[in-house]
Amino acid sequence: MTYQDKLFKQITRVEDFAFDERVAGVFDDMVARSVPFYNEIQRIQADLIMDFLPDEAGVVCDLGCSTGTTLAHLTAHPRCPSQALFIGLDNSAPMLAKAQVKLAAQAAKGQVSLRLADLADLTDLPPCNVVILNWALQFVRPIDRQGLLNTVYQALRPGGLLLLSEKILAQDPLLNRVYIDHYLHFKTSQSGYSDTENQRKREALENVLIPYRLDENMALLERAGFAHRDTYFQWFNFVCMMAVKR
Ligand SMILES: Nc1ncnc2c1ncn2[C@@H]1O[C@H](C[S@+](CC[C@H]([NH3+])C(=O)[O-])CC(=O)[O-])[C@@H](O)[C@H]1O
Ligand SMILES: O=C(O)C(=O)Cc1ccccc1
Repeated sequence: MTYQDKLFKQITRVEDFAFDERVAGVFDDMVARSVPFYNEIQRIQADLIMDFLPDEAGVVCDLGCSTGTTLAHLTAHPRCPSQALFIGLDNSAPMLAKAQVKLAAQAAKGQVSLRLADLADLTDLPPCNVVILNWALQFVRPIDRQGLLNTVYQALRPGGLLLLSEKILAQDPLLNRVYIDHYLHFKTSQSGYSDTENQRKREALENVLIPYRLDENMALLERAGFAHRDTYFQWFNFVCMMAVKR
């Protein structure tokens, strides 16, 4: 098997992980090999999102859109309304450059727009029907997370959907170790990463990816105002949550 993501094979000095040119160049391979059931979750979400889009101009905002994979799934969905608009936000120019290539046709016809923005001080989300935060809130400084979710809540129309997918800490310290061990086993046995690569990436992510517990994420959603909140997918320390605005 030839893998694109060899970043942590090659480096010798571990630095803080960043979504830079090097990462953007291998990201689609990296994320599919590093997030368990990544592709399955994309499919589940696309079906779910279509239930929350009106036939006329619905709006979907993907926060931390990376290289546009989720937006590509949505615009290709057989039930995607022709008038729906898709907005991708990310603070990494290299990642958005990849998204621009991937979504060039959709952008050309005005279906997709991509915007460089920092989720940590996002104040101007347009009114929308769906907001997606897939594996992105965990990279936002904890002090800024409630403000972001409050902004999301205010932007959502009544009946609007938020999909929040996060790596989490287990409530129980012993089970947290079990989750981490199974995740590392997943990365070596299923994804072809070596123990050295996993250790180096873990060090690089240490101050960058800050996971909350599930109850802490749910409390953020409750404080933001979401009356309807639940999980719809979990694999050890990877959880998908949904919340609907009344
Ligand atoms: N403060 C910030 N402001 C804006 N963007 C940010 C910030 N911090 C991180 N990002 C962006 O959030 C994304 C996180 S990746 C999301 C995967 C995608 N959702 C997917 O479903 O394929 C998840 C992962 O790599 O595990 C990257 O594109 C960062 O540039
Ligand atoms: O948590 C980890 O160890 C990961 O590898 C998650 C991840 C996936 C893709 C980019 C950055 C972190």
